[in-house]
Amino acid sequence: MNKVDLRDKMIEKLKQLSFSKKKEIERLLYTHLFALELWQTSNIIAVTISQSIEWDTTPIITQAWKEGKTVVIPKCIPKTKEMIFYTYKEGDQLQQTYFQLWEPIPEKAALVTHDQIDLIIVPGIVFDKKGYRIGFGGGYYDRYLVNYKNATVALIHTKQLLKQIPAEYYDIPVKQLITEKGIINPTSFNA
Ligand SMILES: Nc1nc2c(c(=O)[nH]1)N(C=O)[C@@H](CNc1ccc(C(=O)N[C@@H](CCC(=O)O)C(=O)O)cc1)CN2
Ligand SMILES: Nc1ncnc2c1ncn2[C@@H]1O[C@H](COP(=O)(O)OP(=O)(O)OP(=O)(O)O)[C@@H](O)[C@H]1O
Repeated sequence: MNKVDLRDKMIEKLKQLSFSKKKEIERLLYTHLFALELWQTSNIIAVTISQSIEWDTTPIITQAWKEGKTVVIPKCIPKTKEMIFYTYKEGDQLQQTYFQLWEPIPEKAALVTHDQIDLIIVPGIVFDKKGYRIGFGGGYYDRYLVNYKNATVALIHTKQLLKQIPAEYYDIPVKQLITEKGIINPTSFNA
Protein backbone atom coordinates (compact mmCIF):
# COMPACT_ATOMS: atom_id res chain seq x y z
CA MET A 1 0.00 0.00 0.00
CA ASN A 2 1.31 3.49 -0.76
CA LYS A 3 1.76 6.28 1.77
CA VAL A 4 -1.47 8.09 0.93
CA ASP A 5 -3.60 4.95 1.31
CA LEU A 6 -1.84 3.98 4.55
CA ARG A 7 -2.44 7.49 5.91
CA ASP A 8 -6.13 7.56 4.92
CA LYS A 9 -6.80 4.09 6.28
CA MET A 10 -5.20 4.92 9.62
CA ILE A 11 -7.10 8.22 9.90
CA GLU A 12 -10.33 6.22 9.50
CA LYS A 13 -9.20 3.78 12.21
CA LEU A 14 -8.32 6.61 14.60
CA LYS A 15 -11.69 8.28 13.98
CA GLN A 16 -13.39 5.10 15.13
CA LEU A 17 -11.79 5.15 18.59
CA SER A 18 -14.36 5.94 21.24
CA PHE A 19 -13.89 9.06 23.34
CA SER A 20 -13.16 7.00 26.47
CA LYS A 21 -10.66 4.75 24.66
CA LYS A 22 -8.87 7.83 23.29
CA LYS A 23 -8.66 9.38 26.75
CA GLU A 24 -7.39 6.10 28.23
CA ILE A 25 -4.62 5.82 25.63
CA GLU A 26 -3.66 9.47 26.08
CA ARG A 27 -3.40 9.08 29.85
CA LEU A 28 -0.92 6.21 29.40
CA LEU A 29 1.06 8.09 26.74
CA TYR A 30 1.49 11.09 29.06
CA THR A 31 2.49 8.86 31.99
CA HIS A 32 5.23 7.18 29.92
CA LEU A 33 6.42 10.50 28.49
CA PHE A 34 6.68 12.32 31.82
CA ALA A 35 8.53 9.37 33.37
CA LEU A 36 11.33 9.51 30.78
CA GLU A 37 14.65 10.86 31.96
CA LEU A 38 14.75 12.58 28.57
CA TRP A 39 11.60 14.53 29.46
CA GLN A 40 12.94 15.43 32.88
CA THR A 41 16.26 16.71 31.54
CA SER A 42 14.82 18.58 28.55
CA ASN A 43 14.39 22.31 29.04
CA ILE A 44 13.10 23.38 25.65
CA ILE A 45 10.40 21.12 24.25
CA ALA A 46 8.86 21.40 20.78
CA VAL A 47 5.30 20.21 20.32
CA THR A 48 2.36 20.90 18.01
CA ILE A 49 -1.04 22.27 18.91
CA SER A 50 -3.06 19.11 18.25
CA GLN A 51 -6.27 18.92 16.31
CA SER A 52 -9.08 16.42 15.58
CA ILE A 53 -7.71 12.86 15.43
CA GLU A 54 -4.33 13.73 16.92
CA TRP A 55 -3.42 12.92 20.52
CA ASP A 56 -4.27 15.91 22.67
CA THR A 57 -1.07 17.86 23.35
CA THR A 58 -2.67 20.29 25.83
CA PRO A 59 -1.76 18.23 28.94
CA ILE A 60 1.84 17.99 27.67
CA ILE A 61 2.08 21.75 27.28
CA THR A 62 0.50 22.37 30.69
CA GLN A 63 2.83 19.88 32.39
CA ALA A 64 5.90 21.41 30.73
CA TRP A 65 4.87 24.89 31.93
CA LYS A 66 4.23 23.51 35.41
CA GLU A 67 7.76 22.07 35.46
CA GLY A 68 9.25 25.38 34.36
CA LYS A 69 10.16 24.20 30.86
CA THR A 70 10.00 26.29 27.71
CA VAL A 71 7.43 25.14 25.16
CA VAL A 72 7.97 25.94 21.49
CA ILE A 73 5.42 25.43 18.70
CA PRO A 74 5.78 25.54 14.89
CA LYS A 75 4.73 28.11 12.36
CA CYS A 76 4.57 26.82 8.79
CA ILE A 77 5.93 28.66 5.80
CA PRO A 78 3.71 27.13 3.08
CA LYS A 79 5.77 28.51 0.19
CA THR A 80 8.92 26.62 1.14
CA LYS A 81 7.26 23.95 3.33
CA GLU A 82 9.55 24.96 6.17
CA MET A 83 8.75 25.47 9.85
CA ILE A 84 9.99 27.94 12.40
CA PHE A 85 9.51 27.27 16.11
CA TYR A 86 8.49 30.07 18.48
CA THR A 87 8.09 30.13 22.24
CA TYR A 88 4.60 29.49 23.58
CA LYS A 89 4.07 30.86 27.08
CA GLU A 90 1.01 30.59 29.29
CA GLY A 91 -1.59 33.13 28.16
CA ASP A 92 0.02 33.74 24.74
CA GLN A 93 -2.43 34.41 21.94
CA LEU A 94 -2.30 32.11 18.88
CA GLN A 95 -3.64 32.61 15.37
CA GLN A 96 -5.30 30.34 12.83
CA THR A 97 -3.72 31.39 9.57
CA TYR A 98 -2.79 28.19 7.79
CA PHE A 99 -4.80 25.01 7.33
CA GLN A 100 -6.88 25.56 10.51
CA LEU A 101 -3.68 25.13 12.53
CA TRP A 102 -3.23 27.21 15.67
CA GLU A 103 0.14 28.90 15.23
CA PRO A 104 2.27 31.42 17.14
CA ILE A 105 2.18 35.12 16.28
CA PRO A 106 5.80 35.86 15.27
CA GLU A 107 5.67 39.49 16.41
CA LYS A 108 4.63 38.40 19.89
CA ALA A 109 6.87 35.36 20.41
CA ALA A 110 10.58 34.55 20.41
CA LEU A 111 12.14 32.50 17.65
CA VAL A 112 14.04 29.40 18.71
CA THR A 113 16.70 27.73 16.57
CA HIS A 114 17.32 24.02 15.86
CA ASP A 115 20.14 23.55 18.36
CA GLN A 116 18.29 25.29 21.22
CA ILE A 117 15.57 22.62 21.23
CA ASP A 118 16.24 19.62 23.53
CA LEU A 119 13.30 17.47 22.53
CA ILE A 120 10.88 17.44 19.61
CA ILE A 121 7.60 15.59 19.98
CA VAL A 122 7.02 14.68 16.33
CA PRO A 123 3.43 14.27 15.12
CA GLY A 124 2.42 11.53 12.71
CA ILE A 125 -0.31 9.17 11.59
CA VAL A 126 1.48 5.89 10.81
CA PHE A 127 4.83 4.63 12.12
CA ASP A 128 7.02 1.56 11.85
CA LYS A 129 9.41 0.04 14.37
CA LYS A 130 12.38 1.77 12.81
CA GLY A 131 10.75 5.09 13.65
CA TYR A 132 9.80 5.97 10.07
CA ARG A 133 6.61 7.95 9.88
CA ILE A 134 3.84 9.17 7.65
CA GLY A 135 2.43 12.57 8.59
CA PHE A 136 -0.11 14.78 6.88
CA GLY A 137 2.09 14.93 3.78
CA GLY A 138 3.63 18.38 3.89
CA GLY A 139 7.13 17.07 4.51
CA TYR A 140 7.53 19.79 7.17
CA TYR A 141 9.16 17.58 9.79
CA ASP A 142 11.46 15.79 7.33
CA ARG A 143 12.80 19.16 6.24
CA TYR A 144 13.21 20.38 9.80
CA LEU A 145 14.89 17.25 11.15
CA VAL A 146 17.64 17.33 8.50
CA ASN A 147 19.31 20.09 10.51
CA TYR A 148 18.31 18.90 13.97
CA LYS A 149 20.59 16.72 16.10
CA ASN A 150 18.88 16.40 19.49
CA ALA A 151 16.17 14.06 20.78
CA THR A 152 12.89 13.18 19.03
CA VAL A 153 9.94 11.13 20.24
CA ALA A 154 6.49 10.34 18.88
CA LEU A 155 3.39 9.46 20.87
CA ILE A 156 1.46 6.65 19.24
CA HIS A 157 -1.21 4.05 19.79
CA THR A 158 0.09 0.51 19.05
CA LYS A 159 -2.48 0.34 16.21
CA GLN A 160 -0.54 3.13 14.48
CA LEU A 161 2.54 0.91 14.35
CA LEU A 162 3.01 -1.14 11.18
CA LYS A 163 5.74 -3.66 10.48
CA GLN A 164 7.20 -1.55 7.73
CA ILE A 165 6.23 1.55 5.80
CA PRO A 166 7.69 2.71 2.49
CA ALA A 167 10.60 5.06 3.35
CA GLU A 168 11.98 7.62 0.92
CA TYR A 169 15.53 8.96 0.89
CA TYR A 170 14.43 12.13 2.70
CA ASP A 171 12.53 10.39 5.52
CA ILE A 172 14.13 10.80 8.94
CA PRO A 173 13.13 8.27 11.62
CA VAL A 174 12.03 9.33 15.09
CA LYS A 175 14.52 8.24 17.76
CA GLN A 176 12.03 6.94 20.31
CA LEU A 177 8.41 5.78 20.10
CA ILE A 178 6.11 6.04 23.08
CA THR A 179 3.10 3.73 22.95
CA GLU A 180 0.42 3.15 25.56
CA LYS A 181 2.21 -0.16 26.26
CA GLY A 182 5.65 1.36 26.77
CA ILE A 183 8.73 2.67 24.97
CA ILE A 184 10.23 1.44 21.69
CA ASN A 185 13.79 2.40 20.80
CA PRO A 186 13.98 2.25 17.00
CA THR A 187 17.80 2.45 16.96
CA SER A 188 17.89 -1.22 17.95
CA PHE A 189 16.01 -1.97 14.73
CA ASN A 190 18.16 0.21 12.49
CA ALA A 191 21.32 -1.85 12.73
N1 LIG B 1 -1.21 19.73 14.97
C1 LIG B 1 -0.30 19.67 14.02
N2 LIG B 1 0.38 20.76 13.67
C2 LIG B 1 1.33 20.69 12.69
C3 LIG B 1 1.59 19.47 12.02
C4 LIG B 1 0.84 18.32 12.41
O1 LIG B 1 1.02 17.20 11.90
N3 LIG B 1 -0.07 18.47 13.42
N4 LIG B 1 2.54 19.45 11.02
C5 LIG B 1 3.20 18.31 10.59
O2 LIG B 1 3.87 18.30 9.61
C6 LIG B 1 2.89 20.72 10.40
C7 LIG B 1 1.83 21.11 9.40
N5 LIG B 1 1.63 20.09 8.42
C8 LIG B 1 0.87 20.20 7.30
C9 LIG B 1 0.92 19.18 6.36
C10 LIG B 1 0.22 19.31 5.19
C11 LIG B 1 -0.53 20.44 4.94
C12 LIG B 1 -1.26 20.64 3.66
O3 LIG B 1 -1.40 21.74 3.20
N6 LIG B 1 -1.71 19.63 3.03
C13 LIG B 1 -2.45 19.75 1.79
C14 LIG B 1 -1.60 19.45 0.61
C15 LIG B 1 -0.56 20.49 0.38
C16 LIG B 1 0.17 20.30 -0.89
O4 LIG B 1 -0.28 19.55 -1.76
O5 LIG B 1 1.24 20.90 -1.01
C17 LIG B 1 -3.63 18.80 1.78
O6 LIG B 1 -3.56 17.78 2.51
O7 LIG B 1 -4.58 19.09 1.09
C18 LIG B 1 -0.59 21.44 5.88
C19 LIG B 1 0.12 21.32 7.05
C20 LIG B 1 3.09 21.75 11.48
N7 LIG B 1 1.99 21.81 12.37
N1 LIG C 1 14.37 17.12 3.19
C1 LIG C 1 13.55 17.36 2.16
N2 LIG C 1 13.93 18.13 1.14
C2 LIG C 1 13.13 18.36 0.11
N3 LIG C 1 11.90 17.84 -0.01
C3 LIG C 1 11.44 17.07 0.96
C4 LIG C 1 12.24 16.79 2.10
N4 LIG C 1 11.50 16.00 2.92
C5 LIG C 1 10.31 15.81 2.33
N5 LIG C 1 10.26 16.43 1.15
C6 LIG C 1 9.11 16.47 0.23
O1 LIG C 1 7.91 16.65 0.98
C7 LIG C 1 6.84 15.84 0.46
C8 LIG C 1 6.02 15.25 1.58
O2 LIG C 1 6.80 14.32 2.32
P1 LIG C 1 6.11 13.17 3.17
O3 LIG C 1 5.01 12.53 2.41
O4 LIG C 1 7.19 12.31 3.74
O5 LIG C 1 5.46 14.06 4.34
P2 LIG C 1 5.04 13.69 5.78
O6 LIG C 1 6.22 13.21 6.54
O7 LIG C 1 3.87 12.78 5.69
O8 LIG C 1 4.54 15.11 6.31
P3 LIG C 1 4.87 16.00 7.61
O9 LIG C 1 6.36 15.93 7.86
O10 LIG C 1 4.44 17.37 7.24
O11 LIG C 1 4.07 15.43 8.71
C9 LIG C 1 7.48 14.78 -0.40
O12 LIG C 1 6.85 14.82 -1.66
C10 LIG C 1 8.95 15.16 -0.52
O13 LIG C 1 9.30 15.34 -1.88
